[in-house]
Amino acid sequence: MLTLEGVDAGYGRVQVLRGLSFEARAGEVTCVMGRNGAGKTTMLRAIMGQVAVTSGRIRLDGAALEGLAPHRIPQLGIGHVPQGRRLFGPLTVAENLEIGLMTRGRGSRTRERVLELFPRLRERLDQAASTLSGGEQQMLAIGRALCLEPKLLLLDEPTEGLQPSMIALIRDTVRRLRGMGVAVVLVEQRIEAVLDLADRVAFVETGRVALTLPAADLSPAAPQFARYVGV
Ligand SMILES: Nc1ncnc2c1ncn2[C@@H]1O[C@H](COP(=O)(O)OP(=O)(O)OP(=O)(O)O)[C@@H](O)[C@H]1O
Repeated sequence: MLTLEGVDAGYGRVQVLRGLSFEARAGEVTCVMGRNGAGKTTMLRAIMGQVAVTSGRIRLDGAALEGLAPHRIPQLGIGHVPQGRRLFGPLTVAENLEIGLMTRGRGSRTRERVLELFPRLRERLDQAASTLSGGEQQMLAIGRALCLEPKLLLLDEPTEGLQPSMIALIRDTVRRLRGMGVAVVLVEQRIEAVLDLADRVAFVETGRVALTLPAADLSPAAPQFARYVGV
């Protein structure tokens, strides 16, 4: 599905990713963990073509992503829910979803499925995105990504700062997408969430994946959490 091999990437002269290799598989949740500044967000941004990849290969079902214009990448069926959500604040809920639908040429059936998943959005279709609560904004950011009918979904700490009911809803959504065969990449720092959701866990350290393990091999007290996450 998705593979990164020996990827170097960064911001101008600041190299962040250093020979990073990573794999995400269809129908699996791969959690990405690591200390602050390890390069987790930058890895997602490299996949999305938002940072300069200076070396290495990024492949989606064998097709090269590195070097593509950033607007081409969502069109291939890659949804990205960045930290901070990046919604179009002055636009309504309906308009934000429309942008997702147009990007990949999807129509009302897809929209309907997204609104079934998040009924709260249906009640607020005409409301400006900037006036939604934090949890509703996160639903909209995920809903917009799902309007692409993605085969790969990248989620950057999607439950940060949200209340328990919203966290449960987002986790249910992740499980449902996995069940539909979507490859989910989830940057997540909470061990309990990772053990609950992950099929595999990739630990990022100073710009590379230092270790990938099946989640079944980890327990809350596993030494890898202390070593790579510092908890
Ligand atoms: N726009 C930028 N310009 C220069 N350096 C940046 C930029 N964005 C991030 N960095 C640097 O890249 C490094 C990796 O940042 P990144 O956001 O990928 O880390 P992270 O693992 O996601 O951390 P966190 O857990 O804190 O979100 C950091 O040292 C950061 O300061």
